[in-house]
Amino acid sequence: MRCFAEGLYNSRTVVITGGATGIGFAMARAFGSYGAQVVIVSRKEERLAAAERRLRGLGVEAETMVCDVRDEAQVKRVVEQVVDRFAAVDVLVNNAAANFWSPAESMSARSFRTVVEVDLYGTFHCARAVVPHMIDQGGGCILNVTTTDPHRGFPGFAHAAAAKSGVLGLTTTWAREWGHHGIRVNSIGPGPTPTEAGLNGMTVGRPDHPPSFEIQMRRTPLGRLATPDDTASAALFLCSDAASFITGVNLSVDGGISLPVPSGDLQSDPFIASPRTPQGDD
Ligand SMILES: CCCCCCCCC/C=C/C(=O)SCCNC(=O)CCNC(=O)[C@H](O)C(C)(C)COP(=O)(O)OP(=O)(O)OC[C@H]1O[C@@H](n2cnc3c(N)ncnc32)[C@H](O)[C@@H]1OP(=O)(O)O
Ligand SMILES: NC(=O)C1=CN([C@@H]2O[C@H](COP(=O)(O)OP(=O)(O)OC[C@H]3O[C@@H](n4cnc5c(N)ncnc54)[C@H](OP(=O)(O)O)[C@@H]3O)[C@@H](O)[C@H]2O)C=CC1
Repeated sequence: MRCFAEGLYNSRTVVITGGATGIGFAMARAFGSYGAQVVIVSRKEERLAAAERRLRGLGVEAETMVCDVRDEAQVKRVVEQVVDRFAAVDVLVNNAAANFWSPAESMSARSFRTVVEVDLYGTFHCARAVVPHMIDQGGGCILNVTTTDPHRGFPGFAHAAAAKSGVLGLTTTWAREWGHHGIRVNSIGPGPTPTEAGLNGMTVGRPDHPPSFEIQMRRTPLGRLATPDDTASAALFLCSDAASFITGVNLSVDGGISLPVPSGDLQSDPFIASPRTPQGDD
């Protein structure tokens, strides 16, 4: 589906963390297909190389850089390289994340820290490194990837819920702090999306009522799951000039799954009931 003007992102440099797989890859392909110079960064060189090949095969101008977003010094180096090479960073998409199911009462501090460091600190490091350049160039756009309605509570995902809620706090605060520099900061909240990582996050290790994407689909008013392209299309809009007066929002791309549910349905919702007891004890 080509909903936007051809060349919408011509001459724009778009940096996407975690852009070699899943939703990040769909965003890289989408921005690139509308003319952006795309730079994808993540830890695993082999994933980056495969993604670069695929993107170039589609005619996208893609570059890759190895970087662990938890490491502030690495992030700074990568941003300097991007600015040296392309003169500007017009759009930063903070998409890299870690997640796995883990009941709160047995979650180790290290597990909690791992997810918070990737999702929350990673977002902080990348924005912190990019923003001085955006200020110098007179503006830019930051898009943080959160999740649909992170304040709602996600049993089994306390680390990700804390991290993504923190990212929402960064989004609104940065929107206020950097607006007068012409920098817009928004976030986007995908609904359950059957990427490989999404499937693992939903299912691996859960002994009780395996929460399937099918359940999520049934609970979604629009009757299907999110696709990576759904989120990519919303990202194209939010980072474009069509959204030039939009800052500080979290746009859910979830087919309505985060809408309040009637109280009678609460016990059968695996994201509301406890993951250990299907009937829920809360
Ligand atoms: C609001 C949002 C709601 C979300 C609710 C919906 C969820 C489903 C939708 C999915 C949303 C997504 O975010 S999908 C995006 C997810 N993508 C990814 O996770 C891909 C990247 N993943 C990774 O890099 C790895 O899996 C990850 C572990 C996270 C990072 O690896 P590291 O090498 O840095 O860390 P490790 O040293 O291996 O592990 C650190 C600690 O974490 C524990 N740990 C690691 N994997 C574990 C696992 N599968 N199950 C239990 N525990 C695990 C280890 O035991 C360690 O604790 P100790 O034993 O105490 O030392
Ligand atoms: N799928 C879903 O159902 C949902 C997803 N989301 C969010 O959407 C985004 C994309 O998720 P999805 O595409 O499903 O998952 P993926 O696992 O495919 O994407 C995560 C990416 O992050 C990269 N990454 C992980 N850790 C680091 C790190 N320390 N430094 C740099 N890069 C890192 C990974 O690459 P590498 O291993 O090479 O580092 C990977 O490419 C995430 O922010 C996720 O939280 C939100 C709600 C639902």
